[in-house]
Amino acid sequence: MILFPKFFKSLNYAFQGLGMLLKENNFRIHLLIFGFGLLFGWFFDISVTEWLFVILGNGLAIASEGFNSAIEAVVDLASPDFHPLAKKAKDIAAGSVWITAMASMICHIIIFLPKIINFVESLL
Ligand SMILES: Nc1ncnc2c1ncn2[C@@H]1O[C@H](COP(=O)(O)OP(=O)(O)OP(=O)(O)O)[C@@H](O)[C@H]1O
Repeated sequence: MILFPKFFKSLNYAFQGLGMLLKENNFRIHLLIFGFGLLFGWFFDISVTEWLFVILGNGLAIASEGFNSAIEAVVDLASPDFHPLAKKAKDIAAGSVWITAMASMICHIIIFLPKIINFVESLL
């Protein structure tokens, strides 16, 4: 049986989580980068495939930042004092965010760099 009230309750909690993430500095930076991706995509009139990479690349980086924040909260709860495993969990989570951010950045470079070069050359 599908319970729609339960689904909407979960959705409400998810939006509460998004509200918490919006207060975080790193999350805001990812959103800003996404904003630039959308702006550049519109300006250079990129193809559907290129839009998919811009949206998926940023979505992956933004979502991994969220997972990172969730892991940090759980680690702080479980281990408020210094512990090598707490350090390991936080550092690996942060490192994983960097992997997604770098992958997204490479996608953006592949898509936008040739277009930026063409645009600059057209101005000269
Ligand atoms: N309980 C702990 N035990 C061991 N090392 C920790 C612990 N808490 C934090 N650290 C170390 O300090 C680093 C920074 O932790 P912190 O919780 O300040 O996260 P942050 O990356 O600054 O994120 P934010 O500013 O969003 O909280 C971690 O990556 C980890 O190396």
